Amino acid sequence: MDWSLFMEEFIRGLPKVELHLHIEGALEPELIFALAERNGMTLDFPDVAALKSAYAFSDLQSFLDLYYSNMQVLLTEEDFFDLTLSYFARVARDNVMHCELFFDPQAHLARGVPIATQLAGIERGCQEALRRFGITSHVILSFLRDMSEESALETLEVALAHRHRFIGVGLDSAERDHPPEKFVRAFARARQEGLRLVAHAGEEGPHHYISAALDELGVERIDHGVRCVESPALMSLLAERGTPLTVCPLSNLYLKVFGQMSEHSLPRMLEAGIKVTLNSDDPAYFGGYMNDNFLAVQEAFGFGRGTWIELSRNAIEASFAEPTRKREMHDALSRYVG
Ligand SMILES: Nc1ncnc2[nH]cnc12
Ligand SMILES: [Zn+2]
Repeated sequence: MDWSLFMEEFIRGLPKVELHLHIEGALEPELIFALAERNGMTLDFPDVAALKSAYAFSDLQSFLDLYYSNMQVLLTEEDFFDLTLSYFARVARDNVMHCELFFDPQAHLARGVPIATQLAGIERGCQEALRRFGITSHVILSFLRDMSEESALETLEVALAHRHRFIGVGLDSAERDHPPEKFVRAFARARQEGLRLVAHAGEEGPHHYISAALDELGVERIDHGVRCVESPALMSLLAERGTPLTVCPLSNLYLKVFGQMSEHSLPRMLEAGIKVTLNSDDPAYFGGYMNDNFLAVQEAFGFGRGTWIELSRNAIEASFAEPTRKREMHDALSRYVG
């Protein structure tokens, strides 16, 4: 068989772990219309095709505007359940074994949807995914960095009534001019509660936001982090500490962080020995799910089996999965690669 076809089959079948997925970013246009109809809402777009034609982004903010607008159809526990299960049903086909998904509680609280409703629907979707597909998961509560730290702290206090339903906190939304330092108290409070800590940094924002997320917030993983290549000292530090980066290649392309996939910093980060993982971010908006991301990378860089095995191991190790689940995933990977 042709080498590139062989590699494509190999990559499609790899057991996968997704560590950077906004569940609201898995809201497909068809589901937006179905939920709007169920909830008696009228959308700004006449049909799916018209909505899809608006999916052309110039930067992070232009995407976020549509993303927050579309998620207004999420009102009931059932809506969050349907969204969550639709994501898992889709990635079961990509051989995803484990996922750690973000949700943006402040965006839903703003239109009166209680955190209890959001979490109940997401949790039920996760449980059903385990039952139907054997996919394990954890939920990460993400603070919106373009809102105040007071709002993040209030949201966390409300969410702590459901402490057992999420494993950690993250930081997302518009990065420019919203440095990690703004959230020192919110992350300290989360740490006090034994929550795991991650943050988006160095996506659109400067590389020193990555250092600040590590030093000021004490995060364990950096989401994106692709601009670390602008600082050789930071790259060495990330490699030395073994800090995982959850990189989202198609997202970076769609939000114009890189002009073309061939310009992506992924090979430079791997070369530097950084623990990179590959993920989809907002798959309904950025041209696809896990396998689409993996194959777009392969088309640009033509990696060999060794690099794919390294990326897969990194994701298992960087996950917050229980040790026994990590062992199962390592075993599945070992059986697959032979
Ligand atoms: N790529 C991204 N960056 C920051 N915030 C987000 N929220 C959803 N997707 C995001
Ligand atoms: Zn993200």
